[in-house]
Amino acid sequence: MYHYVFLAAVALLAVVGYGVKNRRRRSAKLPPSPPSVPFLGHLHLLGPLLHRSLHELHLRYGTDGGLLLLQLGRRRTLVVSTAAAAADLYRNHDLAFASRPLVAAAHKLSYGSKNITFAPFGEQWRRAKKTAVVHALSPRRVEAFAPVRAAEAAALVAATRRAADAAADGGAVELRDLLYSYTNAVVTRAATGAAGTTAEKLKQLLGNATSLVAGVQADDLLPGMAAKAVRWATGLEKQYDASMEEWDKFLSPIMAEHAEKKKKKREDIGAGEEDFIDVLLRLKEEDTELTDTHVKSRVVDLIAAATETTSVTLEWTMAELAANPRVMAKLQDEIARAAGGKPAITEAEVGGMEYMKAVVKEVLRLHPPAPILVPHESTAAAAVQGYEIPARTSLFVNAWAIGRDPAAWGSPEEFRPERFLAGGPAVDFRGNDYQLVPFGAGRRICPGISFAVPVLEMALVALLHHFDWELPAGMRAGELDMSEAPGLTTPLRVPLRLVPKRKAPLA
Ligand code: HEM
Repeated sequence: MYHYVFLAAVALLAVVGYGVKNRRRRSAKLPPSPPSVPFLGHLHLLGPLLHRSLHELHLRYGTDGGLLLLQLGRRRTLVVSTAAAAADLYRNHDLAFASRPLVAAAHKLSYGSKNITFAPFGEQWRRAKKTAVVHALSPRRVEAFAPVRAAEAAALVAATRRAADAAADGGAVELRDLLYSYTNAVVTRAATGAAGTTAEKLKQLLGNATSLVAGVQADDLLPGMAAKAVRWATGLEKQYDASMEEWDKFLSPIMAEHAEKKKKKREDIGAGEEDFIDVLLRLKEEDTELTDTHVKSRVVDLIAAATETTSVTLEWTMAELAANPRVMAKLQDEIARAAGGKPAITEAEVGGMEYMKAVVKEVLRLHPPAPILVPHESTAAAAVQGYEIPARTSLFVNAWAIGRDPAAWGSPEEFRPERFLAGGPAVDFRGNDYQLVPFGAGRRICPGISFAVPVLEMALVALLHHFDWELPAGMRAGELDMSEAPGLTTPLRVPLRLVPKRKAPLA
């Protein structure tokens, strides 16, 4: 009972505070905004697929300048929905918007924001990101993981064959688990050196963390102490602690093994053999401010940021290919030409496949796995597209809506990889072309692009080189369910089932 009285008092304060803030806001030229209600602001206007709700609100209220200002509980939030607005934001105001809003769940589950993804903008984030870019995810290290990718792509093909042989339903195989196991194996081998045995445990750990971070949080609605009281009363704080204990149990023996290995081998570990933990432990020796907690936090960060984004993208790619047999045939043709009858294709050959690269771009345009990126927060006032945006405003960049912006893309809803080959200036997703931002852009851009791309490409090429893919019996291409499920990443709502047919000479 006490909690309810306390909550009601806090809610009242929040409403009064909100009204005062609203009155103050009216003097500046703010972006358009739908009508709001007290306390919730615009939260009640959002459905489970946030990127779609935000797109609908943009079409209804925010087409002028591509910006919308929402009040999501306590958080004033700027939504960017067009390529032109994204260009202004990233070119002129990236620094102002380079921080992250503090969300208790994310803070707690990242060992106090000691990772890269949830760290506020500042020296600690800068150093952590530099370490990732220069050491853990450098081109040299990505190159050194090539044998891991090749071995795991071969394992994916073998697992697909086994699944097809065991399948009853006309040979239809559910791809989701196969693809997750593949990306999980590549990422954990790169991060921890552990081969293959951790997939189930990690899936469970990541699943727990995701369910705790997703959705509206108490601190979206209530100020610090009141939000904490709600988390405590609802048992959430305990769940955070339990989740962190589980992560610790998982990571501590792996860390201890690495420290032992390091002691034995000292300087003998070559760059090719170093996983992310080796790299971070080596850097820890040189940097007294780096603790074991930092190392754990960053390893979890890299694994969490890499695994589901990559496997969700692979599932969407297979779905779009199955729904577009013309594109599937054209891509298989390119792969067959590059293979020249050989059973295995090298990464160098994969790297030269232009149509395949266009397919991946087209998938990421239509299905960015993190459709509104990761929320940013501004640390200074900024004038974006002629509107005044106060400091401490959260930011959602709707990469999903930007990929469908009719001012930037012809026939935006059509799956047509050729749009990336059509002779004009090449559009890429590395942060310079603001109409295609599945990895973000600017200071907070994903540091894992060069790691993710060959992981995606190797699996895709292997699956299309070794199998022809058919829809389950009786289904036509137009009947595939392409709807999305909500979450931190946005997978297909219904897991994709396809029939893999072994290609004769290679099987
Ligand atoms: C298809 C695969 C991937 C996609 C689509 C993707 C997308 C993203 C997006 C949208 C962000 C947020 C950008 C922003 O805040 O503006 C991000 C951040 C991040 N990603 Fe990725 N990512 C992928 C793979 C990876 C991989 C493989 C790694 C590491 C091995 C990685 C590590 C990170 C990290 C550490 C951040 C935080 C960066 C920061 O806050 O400064 N990601 N990624």
